[in-house]
Amino acid sequence: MIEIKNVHKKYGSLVVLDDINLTIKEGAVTALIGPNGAGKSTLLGVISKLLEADQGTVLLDGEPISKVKPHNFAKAIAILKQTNQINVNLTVRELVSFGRWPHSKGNLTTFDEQKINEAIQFLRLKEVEHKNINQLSGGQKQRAYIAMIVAQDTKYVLLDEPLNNLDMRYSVDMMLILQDLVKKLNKTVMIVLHDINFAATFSDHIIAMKDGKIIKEGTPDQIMEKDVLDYVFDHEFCIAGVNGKKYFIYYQESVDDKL
Ligand SMILES: Nc1ncnc2c1ncn2[C@@H]1O[C@H](COP(=O)(O)OP(=O)(O)OP(=O)(O)O)[C@@H](O)[C@H]1O
Repeated sequence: MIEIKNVHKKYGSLVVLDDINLTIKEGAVTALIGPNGAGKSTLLGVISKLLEADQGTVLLDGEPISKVKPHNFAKAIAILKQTNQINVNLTVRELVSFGRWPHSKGNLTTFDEQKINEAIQFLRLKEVEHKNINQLSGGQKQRAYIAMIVAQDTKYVLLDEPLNNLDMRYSVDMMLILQDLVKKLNKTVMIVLHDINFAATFSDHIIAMKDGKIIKEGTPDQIMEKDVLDYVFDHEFCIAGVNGKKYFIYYQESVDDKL
């Protein structure tokens, strides 16, 4: 279990995380939503030990993460940030093999190879496994990086904006794969999403952040409320229901409406 207790973080005088208290829902896809600068990436950074909180603790199965040994931590929590995705001259299979590093330390066993194969299959990359990742489409490349994380075989998978640069079809595909990670491989997924309708459609739980605070968390139905979204995004939302689910629709008042 991951518990976040009284976490604060500042950059200079800017408060970026303001008394965050949270228990990550196990066996679920949790979406973190909120405007630019709300603190979403910083929160993922603190949970994954890429960043240190100024105050407060993150507990992994009851133990402060600062005390968890790096090799144990890397077997429990994996994070994929946009900035991880530098252009490297590797085949898909070589990239995915890196995910086994915390387990294999570079000496891949038969079991590691099996996990690499499973990750490649799971992300549907078999036909491109020997291709250089720079020759892949954006969507395939994104899947290759996620396959690396899947090969790491951690219980917790944290993803910072994995739908960036993906078209609608690849985005839906990616979200279905993340749902499968939960359903078929028993993972817990936490994902920063900018598209609220994707969060509403594909996540089990949504956390809405603004100005370093958690404004509200709950089911998509509880978060897709006009008053919640209007406040979080400082924008007038229009919420519509389709097949029993709530979605938001972009709309802009015309000048005539205002007169
Ligand atoms: N290394 C840093 N130094 C100073 N300020 C930073 C640093 N990293 C982030 N910030 C600031 O902290 C705030 C929160 O940033 P963060 O990236 O966590 O927000 P976010 O919700 O993920 O935003 P976005 O949706 O734009 O990715 C922003 O105001 C950002 O400018």
